[in-house]
Amino acid sequence: MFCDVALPVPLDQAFTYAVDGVTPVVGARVLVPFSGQRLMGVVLRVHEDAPTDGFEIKPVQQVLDDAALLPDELMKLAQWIASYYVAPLGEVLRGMLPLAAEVKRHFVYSIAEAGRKVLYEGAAKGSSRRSKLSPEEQNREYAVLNYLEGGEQAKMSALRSATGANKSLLEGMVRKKWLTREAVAEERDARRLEKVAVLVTDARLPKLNENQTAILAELAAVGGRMRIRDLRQTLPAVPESTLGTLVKRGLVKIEEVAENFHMGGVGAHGKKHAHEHALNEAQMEALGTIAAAMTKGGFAPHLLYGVTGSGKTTVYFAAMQRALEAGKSALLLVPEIGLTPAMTGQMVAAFGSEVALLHSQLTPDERAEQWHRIRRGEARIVVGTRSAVFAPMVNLGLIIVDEEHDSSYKQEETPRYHGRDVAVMRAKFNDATVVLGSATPSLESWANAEKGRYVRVEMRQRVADRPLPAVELVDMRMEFKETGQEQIFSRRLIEETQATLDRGEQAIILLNRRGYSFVVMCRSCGDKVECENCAISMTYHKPVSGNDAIAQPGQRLECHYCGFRRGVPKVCPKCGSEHLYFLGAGSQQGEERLQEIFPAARIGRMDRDTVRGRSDMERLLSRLHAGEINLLVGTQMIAKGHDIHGVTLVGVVGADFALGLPDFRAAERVFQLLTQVSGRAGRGDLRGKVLVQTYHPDHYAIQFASQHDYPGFVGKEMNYRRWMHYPPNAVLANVVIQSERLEEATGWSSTLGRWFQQTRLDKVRVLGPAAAPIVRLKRIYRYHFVLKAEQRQALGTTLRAMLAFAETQGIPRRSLVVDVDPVHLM
Ligand SMILES: Nc1ncnc2c1ncn2[C@@H]1O[C@H](COP(=O)(O)OP(=O)(O)OP(=O)(O)O)[C@@H](O)[C@H]1O
Ligand SMILES: [Zn+2]
Repeated sequence: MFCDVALPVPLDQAFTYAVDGVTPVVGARVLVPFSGQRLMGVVLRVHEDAPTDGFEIKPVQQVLDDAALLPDELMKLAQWIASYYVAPLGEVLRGMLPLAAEVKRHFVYSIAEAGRKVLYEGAAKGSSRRSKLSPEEQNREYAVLNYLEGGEQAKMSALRSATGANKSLLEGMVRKKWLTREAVAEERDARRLEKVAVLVTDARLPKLNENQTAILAELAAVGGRMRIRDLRQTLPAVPESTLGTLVKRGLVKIEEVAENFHMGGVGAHGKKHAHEHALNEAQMEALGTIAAAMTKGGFAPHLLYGVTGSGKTTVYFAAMQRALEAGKSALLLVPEIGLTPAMTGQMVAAFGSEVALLHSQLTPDERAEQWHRIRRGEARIVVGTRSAVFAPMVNLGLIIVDEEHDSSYKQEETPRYHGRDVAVMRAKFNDATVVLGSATPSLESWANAEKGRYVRVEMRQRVADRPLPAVELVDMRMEFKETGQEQIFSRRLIEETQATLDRGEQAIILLNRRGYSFVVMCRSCGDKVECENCAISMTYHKPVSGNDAIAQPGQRLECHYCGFRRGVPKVCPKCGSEHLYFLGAGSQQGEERLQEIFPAARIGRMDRDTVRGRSDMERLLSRLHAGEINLLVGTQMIAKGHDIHGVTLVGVVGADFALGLPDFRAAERVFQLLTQVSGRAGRGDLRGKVLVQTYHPDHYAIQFASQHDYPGFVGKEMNYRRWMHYPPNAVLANVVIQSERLEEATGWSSTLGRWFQQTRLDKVRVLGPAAAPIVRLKRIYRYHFVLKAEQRQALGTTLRAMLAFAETQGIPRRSLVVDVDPVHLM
C-alpha cells in the first residue's frame, strides 16, 4: 500500500510514501521523512500503484490521526486555494491545520484482543512461540502485556520505565495487533480558568506606595479589570507581592474567569452593547434579507454597505443570533482583533462561552486548543482574523467579514490568499450565507454586487438620525502662501481643535506615519539615508526617556520594513557633507507639536510604537472613553471602527501624499482612509466635524470623501479601472523574481521575459520585467512582471506554464513569488 501526502514545501506536487503498519485514511496527518527532516503532511490518496520511476519509496513514520481531520468542505477549499492562487497544496493545508504543536504530543498504548490471547496462552503454555525476537525481548513483550492487562491506557514513557520496552518494540507489538496505539494531544481544558484582578470601586483609598498606586492606576485605566498575566507584563518592575498586599487591604479582588472572557468590561463604558439595542428600521430590513437567505439555505453572498455609525455590528450580532437559533454556527472575521477590542468584547458579552477567539497572539498550544473546541462543536461562534476562515466549524450557517475592504485580509506570504474571497468560497462549499460589511466596500465586492453575484444590502443613515460629520478641506498650498512657512498643522485645524477642547469635547488627528521624521536628507547631494538591507528611507525616532522602541542608545534611525537600526550619521554617507536635515512629520513629532500648541490638552498617541499588543490598545481606548485623553494623535489605527462618543473633531494631516504612490489602488485607499477616519466624528449626541488638510483639494478621491459620496467615488474609479484594464475589470497577477544576488535576479528575469515573448500568450498581457517599486527588501533584490488578463482561466494557465518553464531553467521555486489578485504591487 502507498499513500500520497501533501507536504508544506514549495513544490506543486504530492509525495508518495509506503504504508508500513497502520494504514492512514485520507485527510489524516502523517509524519514522513523528507530530505533529512521529519515533516507533517496530510494524506490525499491511499492506493496500490507502486511508483514506476525508480525512486526509493520511504515509509510513513507515524500516522497521527485515526480519522480525517478536515471535513470534506475544507479539503475542497484547500484544493480551490491551491489552484486559484497557484500555491502548493501542502502549504495551504499547513495554514489550515494550526496543530503543529501537537506533533510533540504523545502516544498511549492499550492491550488489544490478540494481545490478551497471547498473554493467556503464554501463561498456560510458557513462551514457546517461535519469534525473531531475542528471549529478553519476548520477556519484555510479556511484561508490557502484563502491565496493560488491567485495561488502562499507558504512555510510552510509563511503559518504558516499568518494563524497559523501547519504541520499536512497542510499534512491533502494534503491528502484530497485540496493542492499539492512540495519539493524544496534551489537551488542556479549553476553558482553563484565568486569574483576573478587579478594582474594588467603593474602597476608600489609604496611603499607598508607588507600586501600589501603579497597579490601581493601571486597573482604573482599563475599566477596572485585567488579567494578572497582562498586569505583570504591563508593570514588570512592580513586585508580585504588591498585588497581594492590595488584595489584603481590600482594594483589589481576584476573580477566576474562563479564559478569553475577561474582556466583558471593554465596550461598555456606559454605552449599550450591540445586542442590547432594539433594531431600527434599516437594521431590521438588513437583518430580514440576511435571515431570509439563511432560512432558505444554500450559498447566499451579501454585500452590506452601511455608512460609518449605521450600526452594522448590531446587525451582525442579530444575524449570528439567528444562526444559533437555527442550530447553526457562525463565523465573524475581523481585520485585526487587537485593534478593535470592543468588537470582540461585544461578542463575548452577547454569546459568552459559545465564543472562541482565534488571533495571531495565541500560542501554538492555545490555537490548537481552540481548534479542537470548535471541531467538537463546543464553540459555535468564532471570532477571528484572516486564518480563522479555516476554523473547523460544525454546521456552519453564516460567515460575516467585517471591514471587508481591509487589506490585512490579504496574506502576504504563501499561500497568498485573500481572506474575504476565501470566505465567500467557503460559504459556497458549506452552502452558507456570507455577509461582507463595510462603509467603503472594495471595488471588487461592489462590482460583484453590480453584476448581481452578491445581494446588496444598504444602510445609508447613521443610527438615531445622527448626521454624518461636515467635512471641510484646508488647501495647504494657500496656507503656505499666506503664512510663508511650512507647518504641520494649519491655522484652521489649530483653531478648531482649541474650540473643541474648550467645549470639553474630544479631537483626534490622523498623521499616517509613525516616528518623528520619515526622511533624513542631505542638502548637498539630495540623497536620503537608506536602510542597509532595503531600498527604503530610514525613519528618525526621537529619544524619549523610557522608550524601549529604540534598542540601543543613539540608534535613532529605523527601517520600518526590516527593523534595522543605526545611529544618525554625522555626515552624509554618500557625499560626506555635514548638512543633513529631517523631513516629513510622523506621529511622534505631531504629538510633540500638539503638546506645545495645547499645553493643557491631555494628549495620547496611537501607533505601532505605543500600541504593541491588545492590552495597550485597550488601555488607550479606555482612557479615551473615560475622557482622560481629550486629544488623540495617531496613524491609521485610529480610523479602525472605534466608537468613541465624545469625539466631535477629526483632523487629517498629510493623508493625500499616498495619492502619488505607484499603485492603481492609491485613490481607493485614500478614499477609504478619509471616509473611515471621518467616520469617527460625531458618533454620540453631538455633531461631528472633519478638517482635511490637503495639497490636492480637487482630486476626486478627496472631493467624494468630503461629500460622503461612496457611490460617486466608485462610479468614477470604476471608469478609470475599466479604461486602464485594472481589477475589477481585469484579473492581475504579480510575479516577483527574487534573489540575494542581483545578477541572479536580473538574469532570471530576462530568461522569463524572453519566454513570455516567445510563447504566444493567449489573452494575457505581460508588463515587465522591471525593478519592483521596492527593488531591495531585507537584502533581497526584486524584479517583477505584472500579468493582466480578461479571463481568470487564461491567467492561471500562463502562470502554471511559466512555473514549469522556470523549473526547466533551474530557477528555484522559492525565488518566484506568484501573487494572484495582488493587493500591493510594491
Ligand atoms: N438600533 C440602534 N439604536 C441606537 N443605537 C444603536 C443602534 N444600533 C447601534 N447603535 C449604536 O450606534 C453606534 C454605531 O454602531 P456600530 O459601531 O455598529 O457602527 P458601524 O456601522 O460598525 O460603524 P463603523 O463602520 O464606523 O465601524 C454604536 O454606539 C452602537 O451602540
Ligand atoms: Zn530595511
